[in-house]
Amino acid sequence: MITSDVSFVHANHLNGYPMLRLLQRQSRGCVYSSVHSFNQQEVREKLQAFPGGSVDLLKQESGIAVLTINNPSRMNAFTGSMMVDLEERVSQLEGWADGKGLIVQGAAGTFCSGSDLNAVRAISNPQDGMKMCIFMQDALTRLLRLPLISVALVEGRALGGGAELTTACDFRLMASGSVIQFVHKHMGLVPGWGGAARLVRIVGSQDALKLLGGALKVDPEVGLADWTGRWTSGGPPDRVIRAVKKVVLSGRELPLSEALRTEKDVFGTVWGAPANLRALASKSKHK
Ligand SMILES: CCCC(=O)SCCNC(=O)CCNC(=O)[C@H](O)C(C)(C)COP(=O)(O)OP(=O)(O)OC[C@H]1O[C@@H](n2cnc3c(N)ncnc32)[C@H](O)[C@@H]1OP(=O)(O)O
Repeated sequence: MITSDVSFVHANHLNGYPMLRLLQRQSRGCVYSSVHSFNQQEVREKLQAFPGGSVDLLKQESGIAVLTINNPSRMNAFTGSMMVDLEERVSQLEGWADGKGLIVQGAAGTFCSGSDLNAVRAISNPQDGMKMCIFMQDALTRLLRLPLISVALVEGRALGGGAELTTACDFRLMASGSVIQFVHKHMGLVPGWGGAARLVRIVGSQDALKLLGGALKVDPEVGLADWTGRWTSGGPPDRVIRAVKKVVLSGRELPLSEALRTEKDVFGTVWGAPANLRALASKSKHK
């Protein structure tokens, strides 16, 4: 049986893990592996049987990485090998100590048209579908938990799994004329890559019902798309950005008392640290 990864957090807490360490641990490695009988390697091999396209990662010196969904001849649909690529790129980002931001985009002027329907057809039995679903839930949960501030840059269409991918980022920026649409209903499906759970947390259950039940095109008024402000240029050092992400993540995923403890622990890592001391020194009026 598949249960929420939240139960994983609580089970470990009962065993006495400090929360900060737990969140750090949780943001690396497979979300399902220790609790569920999910063999990631076996699924990876199955998915590799559906090749085509790539997911490319460019880590820049600025600390901002760009992740590109690249399969233009199929409107950037996810083939099986691209799902494996995605998981590998997320692992690389988990190990990137100097990062502070991530832009997720599609190649050639469109975002992503979801699962490759050729692969979907070939694995349309429930067992294989569930395995693919767990694999993608794991990869996208870990993407959302990266200690980087992430933005889905949506140009053109983000459909089905492509719409789900946008919810695995902290923010969504939509170019004019672009579309985010959970078209699953038209395919006789519901989201399976964690997109429903994340959507409810972003827009609330009523708007999530409208977007999923009506397969509506996202109206910017609904609050799924955002304007991200100035976080990419200048601003505080990587370490502070990563700390910001950590307190927001704990606020979102942990019960209040545990989130407060995590916030205190993270606060302890930035208080009196070089960036804090530099900022204090620059406030000459308050010496
Ligand atoms: C849990 C995940 C669930 C899912 O993601 S289910 C998949 C949900 N996605 C969809 O249903 C989108 C299916 N595609 C479409 O509706 C249309 O192709 C789309 C994206 C609106 C674009 O329409 P048009 O601009 O008219 O272009 P087109 O249809 O000729 O497409 C250009 C080429 O791209 C291909 N393509 C687009 N989306 C694809 C997909 N998801 N899987 C496989 N191939 C796909 C399409 O077949 C066409 O290829 P070709 O030129 O005929 O060889």
